[in-house]
Amino acid sequence: MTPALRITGLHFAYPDGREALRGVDLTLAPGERVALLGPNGAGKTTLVLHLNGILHGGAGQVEISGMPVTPGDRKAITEIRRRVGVVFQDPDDQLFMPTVAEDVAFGPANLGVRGDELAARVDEALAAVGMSEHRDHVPHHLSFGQRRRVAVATVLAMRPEILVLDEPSSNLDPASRRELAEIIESLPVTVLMVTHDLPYALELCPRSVILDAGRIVADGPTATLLTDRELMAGHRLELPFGFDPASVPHRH
Ligand SMILES: Nc1ncnc2c1ncn2[C@@H]1O[C@H](COP(=O)(O)OP(=O)(O)OP(=O)(O)O)[C@@H](O)[C@H]1O
Repeated sequence: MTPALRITGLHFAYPDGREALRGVDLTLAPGERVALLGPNGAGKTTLVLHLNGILHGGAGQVEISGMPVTPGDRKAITEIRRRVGVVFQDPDDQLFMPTVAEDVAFGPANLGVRGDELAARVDEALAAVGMSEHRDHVPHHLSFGQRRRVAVATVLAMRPEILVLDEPSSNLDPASRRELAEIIESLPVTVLMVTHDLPYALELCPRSVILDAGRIVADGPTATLLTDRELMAGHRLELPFGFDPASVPHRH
């Protein structure tokens, strides 16, 4: 089966010479949910920005469902950006229209989707995140948790093949955090979740990858990695005080 994501030999240095990625290989099967873990400065954001061609120019290759990310080719990049939906940490970076429904329609409308098809996509995406009754509301009047859900819907309306979630649980209260977990769990897409919230990774992602200093240093079952004390300490990863990995309900 063609992998949803295949990264081979990815290297990248910023213009100031800082090497942020130093040979990353990563393959995700369709439908997998994988957490991308690692300390501050590990290269997680740099990696994510390569998935839809925002960053490029180093060595190596990224393929989304068999299609290479070729930054010079505008048509290819448009298709790649449809296939890879990135939900950034701050929902306010993604919401800028007068109503929730218009924000959700924006992406597919930009791709030329119109009429009933567009309306169906908006309905479907809002239903998927439990925000249908807020469709005519002003995004900036919603709570933070609701805005994050709408940000997820704006990406789902593009019918992506991979959903990339950057710190999805940050700034959410416990109920909103749990509700978002239920939503993520219900989505029939490949998910790559960047997070410092290790219990969330354990709850949602059967597999985790640890990135440190631009290299993947571990890749395996989340429960196995999080209970390997030496591995965790060696890469500045810490479970919350008193947290027992065995106590987490696994949504997989
Ligand atoms: N625009 C930039 N110019 C130069 N160096 C950068 C730039 N952005 C990031 N870096 C450097 O690249 C390395 C990787 O940063 P990156 O933001 O990808 O890490 P991260 O794992 O996402 O960290 P965090 O958990 O703090 O979000 C770091 O050393 C960082 O200082």
